[in-house]
Amino acid sequence: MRAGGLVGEIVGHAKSAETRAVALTLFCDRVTETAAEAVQGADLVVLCVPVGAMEAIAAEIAPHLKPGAVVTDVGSVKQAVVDAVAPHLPEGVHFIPGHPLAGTEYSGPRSGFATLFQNRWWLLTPLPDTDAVALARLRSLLEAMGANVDEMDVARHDLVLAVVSHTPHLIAYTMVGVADHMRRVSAQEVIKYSASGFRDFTRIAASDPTMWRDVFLTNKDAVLDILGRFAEELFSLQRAIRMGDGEHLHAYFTRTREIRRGIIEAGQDTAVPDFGRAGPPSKGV
Ligand SMILES: NC(=O)c1ccc[n+]([C@@H]2O[C@H](COP(=O)([O-])OP(=O)(O)OC[C@H]3O[C@@H](n4cnc5c(N)ncnc54)[C@H](O)[C@@H]3O)[C@@H](O)[C@H]2O)c1
Ligand SMILES: O=C(O)C(=O)C[C@]1(C(=O)O)C=C[C@@H](O)C=C1
Repeated sequence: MRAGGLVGEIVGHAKSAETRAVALTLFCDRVTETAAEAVQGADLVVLCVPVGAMEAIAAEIAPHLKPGAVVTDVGSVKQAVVDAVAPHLPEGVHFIPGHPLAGTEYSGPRSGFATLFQNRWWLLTPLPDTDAVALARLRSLLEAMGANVDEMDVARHDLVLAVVSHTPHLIAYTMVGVADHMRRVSAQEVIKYSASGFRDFTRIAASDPTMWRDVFLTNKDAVLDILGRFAEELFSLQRAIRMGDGEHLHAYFTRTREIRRGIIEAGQDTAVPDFGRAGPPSKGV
């Protein structure tokens, strides 16, 4: 917002004085010691705390919100945030839950950068009574930041994110945990020979423990549903390996490769390598 000159004054609040000091040097015009002070007179309030901290913040800011203000959030789970925040907000304040599908394994004020949201999805999960004008204003601000905005039902969001983000994170955490427990493979070897697949897992598994604890505690049903399905698929592959069923494995991997190719063709992966004019290697590379 700062880089694009999209808003007037940016007022920030964070729990720690150190974070506030850094935010002031990087992107805030002003910081305040309490969240209540930060929201006074604000047209737009963006809640950027772990999902489990949303309720306390909502309760604190509620009496200080300006009538007509828009309150949104960036939490990775939406039903839990709606349940935590909506009951506290006064009549005349517009609550529009949101979730940018952009981020890294790093956290803290130094981890943000101006291009973070460019060409990334930003999902909004408006409620049945969400004001259309407030929604349109928020949408155009996010689009001006370079995001692609889509609207989605709250429950659908939580199920979709359990598939495309939450369960994959749990699997990465688990795989790194497995390597850690493998006494036969020394820690040194794991670090030294980390092939790129495992290296990507370790990056994901370095994500913030508080944030991810809250994601799993609050999107419990959807994650357990997807984990159940994951276990069934895993057992089918385990059985194919045990039985030497190469046909099953080949057919399975052919299907998953088509899914990846579909993602690339739809332009949904910005990290695709540029193979140059020769095009991608055709086979087996
Ligand atoms: N990191 C990502 O990849 C990513 C992407 C999309 C959405 N999100 C969501 O964004 C939110 C913030 O994540 P982040 O990565 O920006 O984390 P962050 O650690 O950079 O920022 C979180 C902030 O919340 C504050 N905080 C923590 N506990 C608090 C409490 N109990 N009361 C008041 N303040 C508290 C911290 O001081 C910190 O300033 C989370 O809800 C997360 O699910 C994160
Ligand atoms: O690349 C990463 O570090 C991320 O995992 C970011 C990621 C994701 O799953 O895509 C993580 C959680 C968020 O809610 C949104 C984005």
